Amino acid sequence: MFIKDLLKDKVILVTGGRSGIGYQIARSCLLYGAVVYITSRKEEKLKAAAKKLKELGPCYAIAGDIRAVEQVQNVAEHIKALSGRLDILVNNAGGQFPAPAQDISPNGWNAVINNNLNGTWYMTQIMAKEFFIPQQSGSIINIIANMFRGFPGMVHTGAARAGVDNITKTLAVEWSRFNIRINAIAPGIIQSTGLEQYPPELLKDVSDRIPLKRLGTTKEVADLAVFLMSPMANFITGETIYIDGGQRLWGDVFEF
Ligand SMILES: CCCCCCCCCCC/C=C/C(=O)SCCNC(=O)CCNC(=O)[C@H](O)C(C)(C)COP(=O)(O)OP(=O)(O)OC[C@H]1O[C@@H](n2cnc3c(N)ncnc32)[C@H](O)[C@@H]1OP(=O)(O)O
Ligand SMILES: NC(=O)C1=CN([C@@H]2O[C@H](COP(=O)(O)OP(=O)(O)OC[C@H]3O[C@@H](n4cnc5c(N)ncnc54)[C@H](OP(=O)(O)O)[C@@H]3O)[C@@H](O)[C@H]2O)C=CC1
Repeated sequence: MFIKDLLKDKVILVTGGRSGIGYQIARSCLLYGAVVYITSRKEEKLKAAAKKLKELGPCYAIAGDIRAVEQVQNVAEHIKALSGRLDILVNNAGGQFPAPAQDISPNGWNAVINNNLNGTWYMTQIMAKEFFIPQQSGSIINIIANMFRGFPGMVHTGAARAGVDNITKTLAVEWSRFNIRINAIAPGIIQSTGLEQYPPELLKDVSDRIPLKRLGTTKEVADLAVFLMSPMANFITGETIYIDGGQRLWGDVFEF
């Protein structure tokens, strides 16, 4: 799709890189010549993913929870010791659960906000301070979600992802002085491991209600991420690109 050495020797961190969209992004980065770090909480699964990815190029696993500042700092220290720099951060780790808004407990709300807003923020600020600001260069890609018309059924993640959307715009301006670009990708419904967490009845016939009549693929999201991190997107910053087959614009995907 792109030229072979598009990301040659770029050092890239993909959070949640052991599965689904994150794994595919890590895979694509390796295929285009990058050195890739993946991080997530479940160490055994993370190591197994890195072992498979290593067949394509240099890939390292560092376990950590994006919600724990000291664990994020530890990820930064490992990358510094091994590579001495970081060029690109992909904030992909995240997750939530479907629930009517009135039923979400304070703990449930906080768990989702911590995972998707606070965790993304800790990662972003720490990697910027450790690498991008001193290097005077960097690119950040935030994987959020389609919350164009709110996120009925998952108000907590809608709020968290809207927060990251706004962080993306704000930092594109504040950190332009450090030559840092920051963009977001808002996937609609993507056929990935993440979807296995949702009850099948919720997803039944969902394709019929998406204008392009299908779910997206992890490869399609990864191609967009590669484009945004590459020199082809050097003049793009503060942007959120929806990749949703038109879902944000038409119809009701889920019923209440
Ligand atoms: C009717 C319309 C519905 C619309 C829904 C559309 C569905 C399809 C849309 C697809 C688009 C998005 C897809 C994806 O994002 S795929 C990626 C999915 N992957 C995940 O979501 C990962 C799994 N999720 C999580 O890890 C968790 O959700 C969470 C982030 C919350 C985990 O955090 P933590 O480990 O800290 O959680 P705890 O177990 O300690 O629980 C903390 C409190 O949260 C409550 N909780 C957790 N899970 C659920 C649940 N499934 N239902 C209700 N409540 C939940 C839990 O009870 C705790 O609160 P309490 O102490 O008060 O009990
Ligand atoms: N698939 C879809 O339709 C859509 C997905 N998204 C978002 O895209 C991203 C990837 O989703 P997808 O690949 O489908 O789902 P997955 O559930 O396969 O991937 C989520 C990844 O994030 C990691 N992760 C979750 N929480 C944490 C944490 N606190 N610290 C570190 N790592 C964490 C998980 O690994 P581990 O368990 O080892 O920590 C896992 O590798 C998520 O943010 C998701 O919400 C958005 C819209 C639609």
